[in-house]
Amino acid sequence: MSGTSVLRAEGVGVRFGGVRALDGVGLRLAAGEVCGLIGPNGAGKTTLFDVLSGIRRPDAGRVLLDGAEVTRRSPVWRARHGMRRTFQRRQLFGQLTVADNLLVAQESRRGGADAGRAAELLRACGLEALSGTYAGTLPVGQARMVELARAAADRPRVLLLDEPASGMTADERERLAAVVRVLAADGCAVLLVEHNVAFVMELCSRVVVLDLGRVLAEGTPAEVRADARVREAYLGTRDPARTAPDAQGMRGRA
Ligand SMILES: Nc1ncnc2c1ncn2[C@@H]1O[C@H](COP(=O)(O)OP(=O)(O)OP(=O)(O)O)[C@@H](O)[C@H]1O
Repeated sequence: MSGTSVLRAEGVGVRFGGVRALDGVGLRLAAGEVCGLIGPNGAGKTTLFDVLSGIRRPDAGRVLLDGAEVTRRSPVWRARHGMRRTFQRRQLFGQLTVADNLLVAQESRRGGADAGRAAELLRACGLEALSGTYAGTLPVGQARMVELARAAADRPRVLLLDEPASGMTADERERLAAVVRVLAADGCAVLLVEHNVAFVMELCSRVVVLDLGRVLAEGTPAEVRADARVREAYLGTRDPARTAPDAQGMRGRA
């Protein structure tokens, strides 16, 4: 890939005592691309997200944003420079309305509130009718959609999404994919951890597979699907294109 990566990790290593959660991991993310990050439970996906977003400082390697090293920069600094992240565990302001969740996010970041952008995102995410609803009362799929809208509220340049489709219905997943495509078409670089492999293969133009803290494979969905090591380590003998397993079905190798 060329040197135009908006986000790059090089030789990233993280240890937890005797466990090598990440070992020499490299990753490049270009503006406007949607890249999937998959792998069995414990592969290191969340740890890599923590390193990329600045929550965890790696023991080895570095992270670059727009070609400049940011390894020691805080999550807040990275957020100010256009990086957003959602978490596996939902993190909404439950006592604020859906619309206020977006406006607060905009105000706390660059540029201040932008009601037009917020309304546009709520519409795209199918949340228009819920804009006055308290976020804490929403079912999981809609709450995840609000998190996406909030993360995208001030036009981030890099979006790290941690299991965004978990708990969503098929219709919600379809809408989620459509919104992610629009954000990418606007130039946002999207990295997506997701256990629903069929969803990843459909949405992403490139997929990185982690296993035991290392990059096991990387390529187009077709290349990754055909990779014998990936099938053995993660996909088992089932063909994800045909079986379209649900999120639960993709967890782990057991
Ligand atoms: N805070 C921690 N302390 C000790 N070990 C940890 C810690 N966080 C992660 N690990 C270990 O590091 C490895 C990678 O974990 P990580 O959560 O990054 O994997 P993952 O791919 O995100 O898994 P999952 O799909 O279950 O979310 C695992 O062996 C895990 O047990």
